[in-house]
Amino acid sequence: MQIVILDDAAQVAAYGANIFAKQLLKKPASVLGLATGSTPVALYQELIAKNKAGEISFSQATTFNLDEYLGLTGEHPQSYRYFMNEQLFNHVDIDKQNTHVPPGDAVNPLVACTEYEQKITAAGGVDIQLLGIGRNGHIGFNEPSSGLTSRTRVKTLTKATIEDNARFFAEGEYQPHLSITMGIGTILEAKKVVLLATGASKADAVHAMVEGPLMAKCPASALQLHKDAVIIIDKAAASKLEDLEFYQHIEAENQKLQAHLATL
Ligand SMILES: N[C@@H]1[C@@H](O)[C@H](O)[C@@H](COP(=O)(O)O)O[C@@H]1O
Repeated sequence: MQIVILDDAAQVAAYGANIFAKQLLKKPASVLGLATGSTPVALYQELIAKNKAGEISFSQATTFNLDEYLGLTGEHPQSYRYFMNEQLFNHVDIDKQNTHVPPGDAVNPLVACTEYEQKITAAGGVDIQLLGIGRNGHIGFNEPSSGLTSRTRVKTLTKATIEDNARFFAEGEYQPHLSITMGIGTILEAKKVVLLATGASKADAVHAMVEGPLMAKCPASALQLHKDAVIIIDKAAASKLEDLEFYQHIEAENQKLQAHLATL
């Protein structure tokens, strides 16, 4: 794991956006794995600005989102399809036909899960996967107890996740308790993963992910198995890490190495 600790959420978004921008420059037809939640919004704003400035293009890109609420159509304002349209797709030069979000309104969700996996494979696999993290360590909607090699499937949300996401729903509005989510095994197959976490409410989950044992109780700990996982966090989210100074030291050395390699 590469652990990048920055001052605040704005720096986290900018650092993450630069990784995605570099990927698009290197491979314009990249397959991007995308995420929802409040954390990636600032990163999407950075990408929109870069696209409007002509620095990057999404015209050849394909995207796959991690998850969707089961029971919501893409027109529902709380659906993740709607979120992605509003937060990114409507503002960049992407062909919406090339954007994929699991279908929350699938007649047969089990078939839809298999088809989603097939589409990812047919696209050549995800080049770079963006992730947030839930307070309970979930990634996508892979809640604690998720199989560490799981594939795209229907998952029941925990009470904690339902409560955390209740802020997006109006009082009395139907809030789904089920989701379709890429599995942990699906996520681990992305060639690179970039996880963002900001704020003190994520500090316990970040600690468990980075320094805890590999365990289904903290699904994000599975990223310890990934050969190219970048964890970008602000100081508040890093506040419970035991080896904080060591990670900062490694990153400083890493920056020096990158600067040297750039001169070769
Ligand atoms: N399914 C999403 C996750 O992909 C996201 O990482 C998490 C954290 O969201 P936030 O960034 O708003 O804390 O929320 C939801 O549960």
